[in-house]
Parts: sequence; C-alpha cells; structure tokens
Amino acid sequence: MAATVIDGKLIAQRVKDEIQKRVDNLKAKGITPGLGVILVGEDPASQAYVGMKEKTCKKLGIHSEVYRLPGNTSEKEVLELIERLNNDDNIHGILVQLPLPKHIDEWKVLDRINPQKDVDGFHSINVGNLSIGRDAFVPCTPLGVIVMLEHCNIDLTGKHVVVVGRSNIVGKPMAQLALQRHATVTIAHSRTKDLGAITRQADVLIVAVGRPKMITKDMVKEGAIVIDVGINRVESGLVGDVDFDSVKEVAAQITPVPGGVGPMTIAMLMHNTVLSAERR
Ligand SMILES: Nc1nc(=O)c2c([nH]1)NC[C@@H]1CN(c3ccc(C(=O)N[C@@H](CCC(=O)O)C(=O)O)cc3)C=[N+]21
Repeated sequence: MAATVIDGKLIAQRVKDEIQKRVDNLKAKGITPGLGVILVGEDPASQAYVGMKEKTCKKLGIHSEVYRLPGNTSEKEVLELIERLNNDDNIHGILVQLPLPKHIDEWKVLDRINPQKDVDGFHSINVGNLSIGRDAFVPCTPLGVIVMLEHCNIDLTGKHVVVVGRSNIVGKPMAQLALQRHATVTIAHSRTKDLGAITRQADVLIVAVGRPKMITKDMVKEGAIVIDVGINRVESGLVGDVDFDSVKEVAAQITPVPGGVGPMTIAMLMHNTVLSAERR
C-alpha cells in the first residue's frame, strides 16, 4: 500500500487563512502586526527564504521591514539594529536569518532580541521556557510539524516518535514538543549506532539532518508516519533527507519536499508574529 502524501502547502494555506482573520481583527483595533527581518550577507538560499517571508507578510497584510546588511557588517552594528527594533512599537517580531557570518556570535545576537519579540523562539529564555513547559515562543519549523500532524488528526500520545537530528533549531525543540504531547521520544543523530534499528521502531519518524535521501525504505516500519524536514539542493533539484520514492511504499503517510514542512515553517512565523501583536 502506497502512503498518503501530506500536502504541506494546502495545510499551510488553511493556517494562513485563519491568521488572516486575526490580522484583520487586530487592524480593526488599530494594530498592524509588524515583523523585522535582519539578513547579513549575500547567501542565495538565505536571500530566497527572506524573500518568501516578505511576500507572505505582504499577502496577509503584516507590516515587514527587511534589513539586508553586507557580509562585513560588525556584530556591534547588528546588536544596535536589534536594540532599535526592540524599542520600536510598530515591530512585534524580530527575526535574524541564520546562519550569520562567522565573525558574528550567533547566541550573543539572538539573546539581544527582546524575548517577547523573539518570533523564532531562539532566545535562551524561550528555549528554557519551552523545555520546562512554560509559555514560550516555539521555533517555527518544529511548531509547523506539530500543527501539520494535528491537521492530519495524528495524536502523539503513547506513540514512539524518533527524531533524527539534534540541532537547536529543529531536532531539540521537536523532541520537546513531542514529549509535551505525551509521545515516547528518541533522539538519534550522526553518531547513533545502527540508526536503522532505531528508526524502524518509530511510529512517527521526523528527520532533520541535512543529508539527501539518507532514510531509505529498509529503515522505516510498515505503516509509519514520516516527516521530512530536510531541504537539500542537489543537481536534480530540491530533495529531502528521506528517499521519498522508496519510503512511500512502506509508510502510511509521508511529507514531500518541496511542499511539506517548508511552507508550514513560514506559516508559523506569521502565527508567532500575530501572536506577539495580540499579546501587546
Ligand atoms: N532565523 C531563521 N529562521 C528560520 O526560520 C530559518 C532560518 N533562520 N534560516 C534558514 C531556515 C530555512 N527555512 C525555510 C523556510 C521555508 C522553506 C520553504 O517554504 N520551502 C518550500 C520551497 C523551497 C524552495 O523552493 O526553495 C518548500 O519546502 O516547499 C524552506 C526553508 C527557514 N529558516
């Protein structure tokens, strides 16, 4: 039996339709949600992502300001810009596009953002609050995965969720969110021995490692749900971390790349920005 393909683009559109109503409600009260985006350097992928965020803001009527700074911008200048946006009442969300050039200390920059405007959920305070189950801004990609599962009526209670990847922006917060939803959670990574033996136990397999097509059919249990967070540019185009064509033969449900988690990430950024505006 071939898997059902989860349509991330469609679910993201549904989510954005709901966000649109909230934007309209805020505007009726004289509040326009505002997002400030800081991009340092000329990395083409980063420029494309920032462009997509800008476009989505425009569509929903969210005010956006994008600061495109040259690659040699000093850390001090970035910190000063963040300070300015922290104090700007028209800006409810601040996002610093990652990765930053090597001469800039990423954590120092992220920790300068007012935690109440930290719509990426990368500030230490939000990371800490998420880990102890307190109210926090939740990173957009893992939040997008959760919302996507909810839209597919997939309840994580008691399920074995295997997260492959332990990054601070996806793997770790993903594991926290699955745990909050009462899953049994395993985190695997590049040093995991016999990865296949672990991934084959997954009821829900979430992969975020950045290695093209590394998850193959033999690593997936019959009837599993497979969520592919990877986005890899290869000669043939854009591929995920999951070997889609073989894995779809065994999985019950699977997300494609593109058109899976990516569009959900953007929708969640809009959600967090509107949430921040609603809270103020
Ligand atoms: N501070 C920060 N926050 C981020 O959220 C952040 C970041 N830095 N750095 C880079 C990653 C990457 N990311 C993506 C968002 C949407 C798609 C997306 O919508 N992709 C589409 C199309 C992709 C394409 O065609 O290029 C898809 O998968 O269908 C992809 C990648 C956000 N990131």
